[in-house]
Amino acid sequence: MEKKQTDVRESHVLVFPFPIQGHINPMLQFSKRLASKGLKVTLIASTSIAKSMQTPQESSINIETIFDGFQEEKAASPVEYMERYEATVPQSLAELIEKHGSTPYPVKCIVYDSVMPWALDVARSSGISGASFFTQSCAVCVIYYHAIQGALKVPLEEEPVAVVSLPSLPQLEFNDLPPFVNGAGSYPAIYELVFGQFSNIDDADWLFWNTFNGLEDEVVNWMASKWPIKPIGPTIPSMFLDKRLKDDKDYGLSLFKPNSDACMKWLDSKEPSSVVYVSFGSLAALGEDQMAELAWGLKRSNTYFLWVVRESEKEKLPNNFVEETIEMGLVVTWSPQLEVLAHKSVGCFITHCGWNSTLEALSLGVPMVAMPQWTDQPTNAKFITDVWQVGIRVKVDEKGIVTKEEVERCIREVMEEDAGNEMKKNSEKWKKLACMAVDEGGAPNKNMEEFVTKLVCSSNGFKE
Ligand SMILES: O=c1ccn([C@@H]2O[C@H](COP(=O)(O)OP(=O)(O)O[C@H]3O[C@H](CO)[C@@H](O)[C@H](O)[C@H]3O)[C@@H](O)[C@H]2O)c(=O)[nH]1
Repeated sequence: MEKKQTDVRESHVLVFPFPIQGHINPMLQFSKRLASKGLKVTLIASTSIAKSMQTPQESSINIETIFDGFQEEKAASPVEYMERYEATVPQSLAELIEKHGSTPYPVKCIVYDSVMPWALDVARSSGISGASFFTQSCAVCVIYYHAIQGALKVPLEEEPVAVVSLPSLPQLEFNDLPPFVNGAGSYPAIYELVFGQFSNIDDADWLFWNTFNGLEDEVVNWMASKWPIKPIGPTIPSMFLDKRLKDDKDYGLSLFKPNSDACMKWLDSKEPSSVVYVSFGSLAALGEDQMAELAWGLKRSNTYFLWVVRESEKEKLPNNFVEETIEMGLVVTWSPQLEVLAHKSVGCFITHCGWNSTLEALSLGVPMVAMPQWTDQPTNAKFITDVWQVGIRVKVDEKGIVTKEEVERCIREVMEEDAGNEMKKNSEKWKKLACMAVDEGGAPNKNMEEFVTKLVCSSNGFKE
């Protein structure tokens, strides 16, 4: 027994998320769960985010920063960022692995973000194993896979309304599909990331997925018939679910500074289920027109609202909106989202349907108004409304805008009508399933224990 403990601690794993909040959060949570099993875990950050990074004072994991081609300066475009990032990081990563080779904790495995499949090549050249970590739903990834394989014929025509039937998925209309299946549009760099995820999926030693049993079983089973995928979600801090890790109360590495006290004090002053929480995650940028419609829709709903408008988006708020709604709303630049969703005053979440926000709302039992923007979000919205039945989706007008009347209608439906109560009831079911999933007997725990055992027993972390 004594020997095994020592061995576990000697097994060192690097966890390497792509440097954006929606990828850092799930991989950081995964790191904490691995560390709780005794492994030494180092989370890798990179220089372009180092300045804005708020890190916890104490943590069960180490954080190390590697050079990604940027220090102070910003890239002119996402394409330029990715080019420099991908030209620089492989070497920085190899050097980090080599550095640890001469310590008592040589690295045995790197768990890399699935959008950086080239990290597996670095792992191989360094003689260690590689695990790919998927931060989006299985359903979305299956759709991308079918598009790559040609089973989903693209580009799709919007008119007449196409209904797509793919194995293990519900019927999907044009607007339910991730827009990237129709091409890169104005986001060639992100398109490459999304489709690149499958380039060497057959070669990875492990495939971890942020999903959980019961949520999208058919599609998970379909995936599992092709690859040995390991669901490990939902990656929500333990104190919001199973409460087995006592100090795990928040994600712990934020690229934004939350207005925590202001949010929580304000929520404390409100009645149960009386507040609409509005957030579009860390990347989405609404157009100015859309921002105005959303703002006036919130006002028309006559409901309390807590709205996250990131610093970079604030100038799009209509003039005088904050002053005019001071009695009913609080606008902040970043919130402690988990605490907000867990607060009894919150009765509805207007969300862009990022996968983390979706899993958080499901895990905390909050009904949603789905207002998807891009990438995986339309498909998540389809599942939120039709499969899990925990929300409604806004309708866009002929100009692609969600009007203030529509915003008001959706809020009222969730907050005031029977349909909203039904969604609330359904939400409770998913909340229970999420708790069960992360419990000691759940699949994520077993999958992580299997990973730890194999890692400890092998000299270099390869499956044997
Ligand atoms: O005020 C806020 C707003 C957000 N969050 C957190 O930030 C994360 C945001 O993640 P997510 O909801 O997934 O949104 P994005 O930041 O937009 O994430 C990107 O990455 C996700 C995972 O790949 C994708 O599903 C999204 O579509 C993509 O935009 C969540 O954990 C939130 O709890 C806060 O803590 N405070």
